Amino acid sequence: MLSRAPPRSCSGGAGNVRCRHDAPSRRPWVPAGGLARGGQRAGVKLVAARPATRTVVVAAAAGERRPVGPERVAAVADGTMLANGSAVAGISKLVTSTIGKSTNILWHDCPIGQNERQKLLNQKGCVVWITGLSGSGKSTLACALSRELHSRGHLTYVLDGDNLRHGLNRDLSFKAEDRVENIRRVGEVAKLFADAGLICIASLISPYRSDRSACRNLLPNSSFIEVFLNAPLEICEARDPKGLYKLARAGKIKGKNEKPTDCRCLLFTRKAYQGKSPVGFTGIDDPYEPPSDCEIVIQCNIGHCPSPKSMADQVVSYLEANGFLQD
Ligand SMILES: Nc1ncnc2c1ncn2[C@@H]1O[C@H](COP(=O)(O)OS(=O)(=O)O)[C@@H](OP(=O)(O)O)[C@H]1O
Ligand SMILES: Nc1ncnc2c1ncn2[C@@H]1O[C@H](COP(=O)(O)OP(=O)(O)O)[C@@H](O)[C@H]1O
Repeated sequence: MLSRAPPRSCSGGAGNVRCRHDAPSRRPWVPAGGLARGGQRAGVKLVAARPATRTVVVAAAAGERRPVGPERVAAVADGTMLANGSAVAGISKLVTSTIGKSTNILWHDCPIGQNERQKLLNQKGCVVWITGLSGSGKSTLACALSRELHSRGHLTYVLDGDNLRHGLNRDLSFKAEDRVENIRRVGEVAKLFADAGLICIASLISPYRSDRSACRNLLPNSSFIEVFLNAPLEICEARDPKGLYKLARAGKIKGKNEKPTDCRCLLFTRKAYQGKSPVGFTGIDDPYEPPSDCEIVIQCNIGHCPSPKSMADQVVSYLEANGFLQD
């Protein structure tokens, strides 16, 4: 199967997407057979390479919020680009890419893809990304939503920040750069689950807008559904189910990078304490940037907070209305 340029080789937001590759560009990049697959790819165009820098603009999708995905573009070694994964006659050598620290890597494709899996599951793969302060009810909503969808015959999987820090992200602390990496990894995992056809429910504080936006940009338009659990700090702090707000107010989280005061609560690895960046507690002495344009806001006020079931119903209604609960 022909190698295709994977999305991680690309950078840039809506519009042009730049990809690097190792092969010299001797010929102009040309679209072959158009980019449309079943007419769905209209608006995507290939544009010329810049051989001098070997930086190649792969594709531009008008009006899209994310980089153009690998399914749309295939590259061959002499600098000819073609679409739909089909090769130009006589050109057989494949381009390898450098992605991050990986050199000489190719994208391998399988005949059973997201469409086939979605048909099997009778749903559309997507990511429901729940963001909010600690104690706002993210995990509660994630579980209620998962239960509700499961009872309707839909396959879901919950990625919970706390839980992932027990395994995949156990090497990360709560200093800013580790939170960024935490969200990046979960975004990538969520993308895989959505590609698998599942309704992936990610529940993390995810305090920085730019990180959530980067996760959104990993997914096709509209299949990243950001849910802001807008519970004010007063409510979260009053709940304080893990006693972390109390610790934070007592100054026992910030500046305790070197020596943990309470390892049972803080889930920090010993290594993380050797980091230089300060660790604060979100909402107290670490920032939380609320979404400005998310799909769903669940409002929780003092004296009135919707029940977990009604929060879940709000999300289910959105999924239903937007066609995610059928293929
Ligand atoms: N310093 C600090 N700041 C915020 N949260 C902290 C901290 N230390 C530990 N915890 C606990 O870790 C849970 C948040 O993990 P996340 O992976 O969702 O955080 S983040 O998105 O990387 O900011 C969070 O869980 P939830 O309460 O479920 O949100 C906390 O219980
Ligand atoms: N809608 C709700 N109404 C009342 N209490 C809630 C609601 N959602 C969550 N809670 C309670 O708030 C606390 C924090 O909820 P949790 O789901 O653990 O939040 P988070 O995952 O955001 O830290 C828990 O004790 C939970 O029972």
